[in-house]
Amino acid sequence: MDAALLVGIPADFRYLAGTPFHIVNEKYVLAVTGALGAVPVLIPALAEALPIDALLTRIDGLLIPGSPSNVDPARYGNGASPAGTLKDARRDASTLPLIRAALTAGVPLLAICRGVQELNVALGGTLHERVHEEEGRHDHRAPLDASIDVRYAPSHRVQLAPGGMLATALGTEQAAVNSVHWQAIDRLAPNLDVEATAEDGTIEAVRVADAPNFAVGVQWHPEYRFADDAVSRALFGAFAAAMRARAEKLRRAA
Ligand SMILES: N[C@@H](CCC(=O)NCCCC(=O)O)C(=O)O
Repeated sequence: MDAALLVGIPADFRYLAGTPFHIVNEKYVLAVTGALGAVPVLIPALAEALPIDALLTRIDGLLIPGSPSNVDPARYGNGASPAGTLKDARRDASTLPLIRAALTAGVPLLAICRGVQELNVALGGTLHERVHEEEGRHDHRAPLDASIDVRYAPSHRVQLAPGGMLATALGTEQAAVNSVHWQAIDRLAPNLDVEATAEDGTIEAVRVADAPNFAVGVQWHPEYRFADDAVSRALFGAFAAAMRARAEKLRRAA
């Protein structure tokens, strides 16, 4: 009987009514339990105090979730965000070193939306802060005044890189995906390979080329209604298989 996999989910740091909280959107928790069959372990945004090495020896994988907040542009050399932009310095200071350490340790990693943006920045890339204002780019935001089912409904197609890891794992070279983001990858980090693009050229999925294990980021939200979507199920299936294989290898070596 396989021991249950433990999957770390880094939290946002947020003040609610003036009180500090570490929070995770429930759909990521439900995807870890329902799509991965794993135990979610919420990782507080402790920044420099986060015991990264101790954590990585105890989890089988890392799911970096989305968030309405944005990576601080100072993290990739851009100027200050416009006033009122929601940022989360505690999350940035937690996830960026955590991502780099997880990749070095070979802990399987799936990064979603803000997570793929953090993956790119952690490895030396940059972001478009308002991709819908870039020449030739579409609007990748979701209608704010709509129901969650409308906001997370498939809204555009992506072309998966022919022969790429995702196209192979997902068994297709095209997919219809949802889109809930203002920002997107601008300059791709040196050792990231593009695994999917939108019709307007926006990078929609990447893989860490030299990672010793599964290390994928997607700009869309496979966690939303994953049970209804074959591509989401296949993506989570590939992530879970990588975690199980690594856990078994570590068990045999113990
Ligand atoms: N704020 C960034 C990242 C977008 C993102 O993660 N959206 C998801 C919102 C909430 C959720 O579903 O977790 C951007 O706008 O690009």
